[in-house]
Amino acid sequence: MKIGVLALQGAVAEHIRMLEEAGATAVAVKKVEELDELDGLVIPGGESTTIGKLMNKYGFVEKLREFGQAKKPMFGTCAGAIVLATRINGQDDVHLGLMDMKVDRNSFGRQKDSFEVALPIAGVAADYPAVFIRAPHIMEVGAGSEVLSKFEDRIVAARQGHYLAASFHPELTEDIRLHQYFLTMVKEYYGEKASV
Ligand SMILES: NC(=O)CC[C@H](N)C(=O)O
Repeated sequence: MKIGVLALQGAVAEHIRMLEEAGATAVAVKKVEELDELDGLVIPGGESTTIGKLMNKYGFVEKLREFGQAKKPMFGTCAGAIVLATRINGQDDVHLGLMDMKVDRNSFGRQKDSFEVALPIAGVAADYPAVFIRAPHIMEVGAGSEVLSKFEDRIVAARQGHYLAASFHPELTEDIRLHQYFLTMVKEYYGEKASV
C-alpha cells in the first residue's frame, strides 16, 4: 500500500512516520505526476489558504479532484480538512470541494488556540490524544456521512465513504490508531475494486 502526503506546506514528515509505523509505504508528494502511483492521500495541517494557493500554482487542483472522484481514499487533517470541504463558513471560494461538509476555520477560541484532549472517536479509540492548533470544526456533514467524534458539541472528525476529515493533528502524537483506520479505508477501496 503506497500512501502519499501532500507536501506543499505543513506537517508532512510526521504523517509519513505515522503511516509507515501503521504499515504503509509513505511518500511526500511534491509533483502532480506522483499522484498516479498512490493508493491514498493525506492532506496535512498547516494553513489552508497557503496550501490552496500552492495547489493552484503547481496544478494540483484538477488532479486531486480526479483522485477523489476515482474514489481513492483521502484524509484531511486540520487545514487539510478545510481543503477537502465543499463549504467554508464565511468564504465564497473553496479549495477541492470534495467532501460534503461545511467547516468553520479557527473555531476554538483564543486561549484554546492550541490544546490536547482525550477524544472518543467511533471505530478508532475511546481516548485518542487529539492535538488542536487553531483548529476548524465541522458545522454540518452531508447525507451519507458519519460523525466520528465531537468535542464540546462540535464535530471534529467525520467520514464520508472514502473521505476522512479531522479537525486536529493526529500526526503530532505517538498514537497511530487514526492512521491505521485510514489504511483500513484504503484496503476497503481495494476490496470493492476487486469485487467489481
Ligand atoms: N493547524 C492547522 O492546520 C490550522 C488551520 C488553519 N487555522 C487554517 O484555517 O487553515
